[in-house]
Amino acid sequence: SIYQTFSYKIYGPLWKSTYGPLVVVNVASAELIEQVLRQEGKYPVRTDMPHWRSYRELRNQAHGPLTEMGAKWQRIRSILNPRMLKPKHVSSYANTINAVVTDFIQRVTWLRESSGQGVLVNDLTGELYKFAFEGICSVLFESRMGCMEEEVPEETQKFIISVGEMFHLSQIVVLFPQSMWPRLPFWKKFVATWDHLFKVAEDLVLKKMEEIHRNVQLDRNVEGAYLTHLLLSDQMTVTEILGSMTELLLAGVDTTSNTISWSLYNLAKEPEIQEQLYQEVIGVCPGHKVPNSSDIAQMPYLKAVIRETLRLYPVVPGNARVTVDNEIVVGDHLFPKKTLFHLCHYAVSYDENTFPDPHAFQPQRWLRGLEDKSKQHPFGSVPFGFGVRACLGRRVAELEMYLLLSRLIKQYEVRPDPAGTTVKPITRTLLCPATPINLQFLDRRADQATAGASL
Ligand code: HEM
Repeated sequence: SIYQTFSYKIYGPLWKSTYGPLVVVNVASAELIEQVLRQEGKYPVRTDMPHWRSYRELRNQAHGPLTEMGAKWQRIRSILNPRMLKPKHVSSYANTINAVVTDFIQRVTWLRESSGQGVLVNDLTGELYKFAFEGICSVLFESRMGCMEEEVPEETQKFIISVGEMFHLSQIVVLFPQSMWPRLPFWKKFVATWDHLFKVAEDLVLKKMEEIHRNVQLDRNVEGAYLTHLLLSDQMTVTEILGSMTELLLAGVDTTSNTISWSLYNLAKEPEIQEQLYQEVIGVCPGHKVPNSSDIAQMPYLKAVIRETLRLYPVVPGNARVTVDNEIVVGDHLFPKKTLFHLCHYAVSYDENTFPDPHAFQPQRWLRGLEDKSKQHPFGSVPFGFGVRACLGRRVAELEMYLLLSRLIKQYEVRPDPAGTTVKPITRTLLCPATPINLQFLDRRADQATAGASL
């Protein structure tokens, strides 16, 4: 990401570079990014992901929405989209997610007591990772994984480690030509991490199938989780469902958890913004009321906080598009088919012409009715991507982030690490905190109780 900004300053908004065997055209202005994206065809492709696809071919597994291409990709999306993106379906997940949020808040209480001298939560990103995994599993499988327990189950812990290793090895594998992969010392490890990811998803799918089978035999109602719907609707084979579930799990954990970490990190540094958010939340949900989707709809500031977090820390800092079989014009240049474009979203998000005072955390940029907003280029910050290939989990991710953040801020005042550590972002495929984020969580109710007692 720093490389994006640096190169942009030297070469201007369009330059070529190489990454291993790949030639990449970097695009680093909102106007040019818009130009590339507006010319995308019916079946847009990010990259052909040969390393991820190779694994699936090796093991006879199905491709999911991340790795599939062409008409087959569109078919998968048309089956997966409705229950992931339609507001009516998404809002029905609020109760399920709220149950996980309740457990996370309890876990924060336990972490403060057990290892944080009563206030500190160490490695918040690691904790939020468990929350995001539990959250997405509860939506997809209507199963609880035990990540909010004091001891996280071994299989789950191994899944978490495998995702990290797979992303790490992916970056290395693609530096070599495909013909060399089977002979690379870390190829075996790469395959093993994927085996584990597929196995975790497979166990969950098989468990659900047995449950449905039992319920059908007992003549019980079997409506329910996302997976139940897919299994019952008969539009995909079990292997296809498994391919998609694995990719949804993979896409749905690091992204959400990193974004929540950054939003809390910034709120801790900006007490006034935090106070404004707190006032909005207690205004809409006073007392013990737990927010649902329609309450969230009345919290524009909460949404703006997440939106601004995604501008400053776009978890997907650079996205890609390959022109499949068409030439395209970008700026003054005509590019042949099969050109690989790298869209430098991170660099563009800090463009001061689009976002004045770009390094400042200013949620108000995203509030409606502000004059400033009309100046913002719609492609200045596109954290969930664009068009028919855009993020499949966007609405679910947003719901998870809104529910967790609003309820955490309602209960706790968040303050920076007393050790005063500054945390920088680093790109590990995704944009992650380079060092652990530790924050203080001050219980607002305890404060009120003490204030009451001292009167
Ligand atoms: C803060 C959270 C998230 C962010 C910022 C994010 C961002 C993105 C971005 C930028 C893309 C590429 C879009 C494009 O190429 O135009 C993407 C794709 C995708 N995301 Fe997300 N994502 C998030 C959460 C999730 C969650 C929770 C899930 C799963 C439930 C998910 C599933 C996917 C899938 C399956 C794709 C591939 C779609 C396709 O190629 O058709 N994402 N996401």
